[in-house]
Amino acid sequence: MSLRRGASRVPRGSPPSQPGAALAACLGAALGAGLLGGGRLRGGALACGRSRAGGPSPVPSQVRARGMPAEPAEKRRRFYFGDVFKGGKYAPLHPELFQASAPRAWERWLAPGFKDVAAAVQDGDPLRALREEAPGVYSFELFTPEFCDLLLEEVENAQATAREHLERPNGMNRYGIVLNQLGLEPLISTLQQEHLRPVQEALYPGPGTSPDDHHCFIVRYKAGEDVGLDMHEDDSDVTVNVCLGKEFTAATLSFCGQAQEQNHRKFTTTYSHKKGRAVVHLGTHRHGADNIGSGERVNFILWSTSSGYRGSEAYRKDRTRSTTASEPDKVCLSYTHDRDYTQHLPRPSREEAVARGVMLDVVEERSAIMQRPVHDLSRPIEEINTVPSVCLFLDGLPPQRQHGLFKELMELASEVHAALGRRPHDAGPPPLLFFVGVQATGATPQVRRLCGVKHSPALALLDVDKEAVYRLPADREVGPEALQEFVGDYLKGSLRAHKLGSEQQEEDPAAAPAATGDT
Ligand SMILES: O=C(O)CCC(=O)C(=O)O
Ligand SMILES: [Fe+2]
Repeated sequence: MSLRRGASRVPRGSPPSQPGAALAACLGAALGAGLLGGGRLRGGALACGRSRAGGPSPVPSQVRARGMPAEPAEKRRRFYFGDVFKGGKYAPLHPELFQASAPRAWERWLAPGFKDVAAAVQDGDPLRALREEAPGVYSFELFTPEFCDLLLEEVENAQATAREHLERPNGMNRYGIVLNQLGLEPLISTLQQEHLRPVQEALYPGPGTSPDDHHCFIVRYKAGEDVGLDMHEDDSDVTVNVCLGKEFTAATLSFCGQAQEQNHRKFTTTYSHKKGRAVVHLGTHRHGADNIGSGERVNFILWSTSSGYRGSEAYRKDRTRSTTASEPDKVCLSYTHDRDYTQHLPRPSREEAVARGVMLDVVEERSAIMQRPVHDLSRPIEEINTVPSVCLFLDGLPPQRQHGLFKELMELASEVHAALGRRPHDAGPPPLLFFVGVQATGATPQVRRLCGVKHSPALALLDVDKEAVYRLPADREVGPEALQEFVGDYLKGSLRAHKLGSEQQEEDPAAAPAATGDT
């Protein structure tokens, strides 16, 4: 039985603690390196890096309040990089690509097979003309070989003559360009609205419905540059990926499951790219590019987004990555995104990682968080759901008392990790985690409820996987000896387990009540 039922899990998306709260600031400053800001919660999925490499993400359009001063339409786009062609900084090789916003312009460039797809979609029977590669992954002919060559030539011309104006497409791929930035946004918008929209609406109601923005770019793989792409999900609602050429071996695309499903790290299929053929999938579908054998592969990628879907509850749910107890398939592991990667596969060298688009800043930040002996309970790391966790509740106590107990916990945690053989650069979580709650905010009240403790200070050990909680009796004073003994007894197996969520009974009527805010 899976023990990770929704109700008993600690949400990763819990709100952060109140900024500027005096105690948090004071403890954070006193005890170094941002402990209290450290329980990083990445909202939902970690998507394949957004737009400008290393730069800030554009503000999603739905975040902009109504009534703000009107902006030019293009600036309201989610992914806006400017337009090098319109800015007079690019002389096109094939000007027809830049004048192609009329609906009929695409007719000569769409593969004959796409007519069958459009007809099947219109008949309400899309699967008649599509190939289902795996659940949720479909392929179909989209571009003629002539269009693939035309676009390839334009991209190569742009890279040769306007390189300095063009940015990398996302935080992972280093060698492509953003077609919208080059000046092809009108061409792509027509393709999206006139031709692809009915297909994605038929295949993916919800995420595929009413696409109203896009990020369209080129990716390129060859020896000495990017050779493949680490497993990831896209910051799109629907992705259309078309191979433009050139000659290459291997360089396949492997798919696993949907981020929000328990099986998201189970392999489903490997797709072999074919020039002009599109493979289409949801942004939440975990996928990665397998290393190229020889030659060069260039692909056209269209990330469509729908502000209606992004504003919905379904979007938030779909973007919450599921944790799973089942053994992952190795091909589905992501060095960028999976904390447990090195428990299953050897750590790649820096060069290997870079050549597969690994976001090393993400990996380093995660590893730094893991090095902290004690984590913030108001913003817990997601491992609180999978690793037994000592939780010390200090909310409502005077700052001096909090300081003292927190320091004791830090010392104990460091000692325990050293005794358990944890080395400074181990990437995975230690076998026992330590958390402190200094304010009744964020996830702290929920963890209190799971632990069944109401007083402060209180000490408990939560094991979500086993649906168990261990508690220091409420009449026992929390101090250095109690901390040591409690953790020691747990490690010896001599503590009595209670059911997760059960309340601590009658042990200490005199215990001080904790600060409230936990209802
Ligand atoms: O190389 C490919 O075919 C996939 C690229 C990709 O997944 C991406 O750029 O997000
Ligand atoms: Fe992708």
